[in-house]
Amino acid sequence: MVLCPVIGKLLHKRVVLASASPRRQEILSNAGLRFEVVPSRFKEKLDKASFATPYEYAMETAKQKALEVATRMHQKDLRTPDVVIGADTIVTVGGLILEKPVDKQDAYRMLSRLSGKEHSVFTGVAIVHCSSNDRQLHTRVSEFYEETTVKFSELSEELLWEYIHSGEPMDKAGGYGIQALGGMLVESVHGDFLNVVGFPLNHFCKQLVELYYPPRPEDLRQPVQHDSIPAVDTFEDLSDVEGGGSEPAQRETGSRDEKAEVGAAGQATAEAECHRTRATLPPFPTRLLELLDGFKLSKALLTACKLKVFDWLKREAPQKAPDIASKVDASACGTEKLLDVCAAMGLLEKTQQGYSNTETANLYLASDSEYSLHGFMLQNNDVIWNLFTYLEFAIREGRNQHHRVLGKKVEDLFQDAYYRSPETQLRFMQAMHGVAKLTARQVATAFDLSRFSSACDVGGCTGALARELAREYPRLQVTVFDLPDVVELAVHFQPAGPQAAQIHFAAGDFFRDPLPSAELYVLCRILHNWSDDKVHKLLSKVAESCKPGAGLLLVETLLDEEKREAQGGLIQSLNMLVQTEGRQRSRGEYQCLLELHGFHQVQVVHLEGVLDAMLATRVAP
Ligand SMILES: Cc1cn([C@@H]2O[C@H](COP(=O)(O)OP(=O)(O)OP(=O)(O)O)[C@@H](O)[C@H]2O)c(=O)[nH]c1=O
Repeated sequence: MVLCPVIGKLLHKRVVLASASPRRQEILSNAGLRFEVVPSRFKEKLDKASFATPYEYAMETAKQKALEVATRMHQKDLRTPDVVIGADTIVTVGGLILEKPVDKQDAYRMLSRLSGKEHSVFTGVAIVHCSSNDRQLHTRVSEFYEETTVKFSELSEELLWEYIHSGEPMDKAGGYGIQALGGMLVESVHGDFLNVVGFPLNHFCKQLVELYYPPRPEDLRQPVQHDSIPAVDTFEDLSDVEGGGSEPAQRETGSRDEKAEVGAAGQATAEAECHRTRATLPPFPTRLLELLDGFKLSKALLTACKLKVFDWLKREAPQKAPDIASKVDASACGTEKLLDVCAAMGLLEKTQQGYSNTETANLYLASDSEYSLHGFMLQNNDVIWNLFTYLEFAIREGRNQHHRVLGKKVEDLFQDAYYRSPETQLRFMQAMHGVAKLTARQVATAFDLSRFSSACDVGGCTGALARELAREYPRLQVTVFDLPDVVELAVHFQPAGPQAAQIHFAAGDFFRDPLPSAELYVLCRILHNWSDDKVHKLLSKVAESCKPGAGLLLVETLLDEEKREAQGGLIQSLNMLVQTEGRQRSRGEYQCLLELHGFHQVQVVHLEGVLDAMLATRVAP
């Protein structure tokens, strides 16, 4: 539902939010705006000293974020958006500008500065209208800012560190999130709350009114007192029955004072116009159609990986479609279409000279890159994709679908499905290796594990996490415990290095064989594969192997208790259904499981991306 009619002005336009902030996305989609999200690559490094005021800095940063996205999209043929929205939130205290903390110490410095004091939160917003003429991009920028003052209570050291360890401060200006745990630190707020969260929605609507309903001379003469966005209206088609055009006013925005006057008059015009417009059109289902197309985009990405397009382009670029087609042994017309979609998805750059990899493709999609996800892509293409084609059966039957894909009974998930041949096993291990490498550093550093001198990574596969643990804790000896076939192949994944002496592999089945002894057990993305019975079996084995004081590091994607919000976890839950015997669980469910098996003092840290890490201590039985 669209309460603010001026939002309707944007419904039929291609609107892009140039922001990775999930809060901004939520605020704007809750307001009924339909938009694509293209995070800006503009580095927030403007010289703060060169701005007379903090809000000028925030507005300029917002503008640069939006312009970077507009330019990038325009360069990618036919992708010029109509409107790009950029925003930047900063916190100011005692003349200092605070942005997102770079690490926990930085968060500590910021929050201790804010403790017991009042500070300002400024969000600068830029609305960039784009058009293209003779392949030239033309932009018109309208910008504004909003200020809110926030007062913090006195924060004790203990509360401060507990808050920092929750992980919440790290992606937030000033190191806090008023909308979540950080709300507990706040004594009072003066001004727009959503401005603190990251987007001043009210001011944004007023700005749109100024842009889309330029005042007529007679309106300017009427005294208009109230200071609100236009009256409530639902799904009104704001097509311009009586002139005015659907394009925004063709004037640059003036000073703040000028804008305020014109804005009030503009609102009156808007209300008048709302009463004049009568035709109704439901909002265009952009998001729905994007969801529908999602599987086609995934398949295009997976096919390009399978054909090793990104490997060829990493070796030599730019290259034209027919050259790549001959290298990947495919038709020129098909290859060109695939490459164009990859460019539209932001995986390739397309210029007159041909196609080249983007940084993302070089980093993650080429098979020889250090953090390559190529193996994971192949596992998705060759295995998971097929399983998902039977999603309907999985839902009806409540079980995985390997038997349908393989045409035979699958008793043992790993031996009969993933490890049924050396090729399928290697592909699975490569996939797990890529994913584990990507997240291993975060897992290894989520908690201070320095009190342990030995660890056992149960189901640790290629040893990617073991390696990071060894790097982080030089006196830690890590045993990777996995099936004999896995241990045999794992040696191929071991780079030489000083950590090699700290890592050992032990072969066995964690459901049947004794676990190697250790002070810390690690179960990283293991439990979600298994039914409740098997989870109990494994946890009781781990508990039996532990002395009091031993630790258990559990890493999973946690669902929220209501199973409503954690989209990554919910998709993973579906994934577990079609692929495994297990499911995702919530923090509460894991806490109960851990306590049932004698593990207490459970600490939880949310890691970047979708994973959560839990550390619990074994108490005396
Ligand atoms: C004070 C406060 C800030 N934030 C978030 O802090 C980020 C600011 O950083 P930014 O540079 O403006 O944005 P970003 O997250 O880097 O995204 P981008 O727009 O891509 O630069 C935004 O996320 C905001 O929500 C909250 O979620 N709650 C709060 O109480």
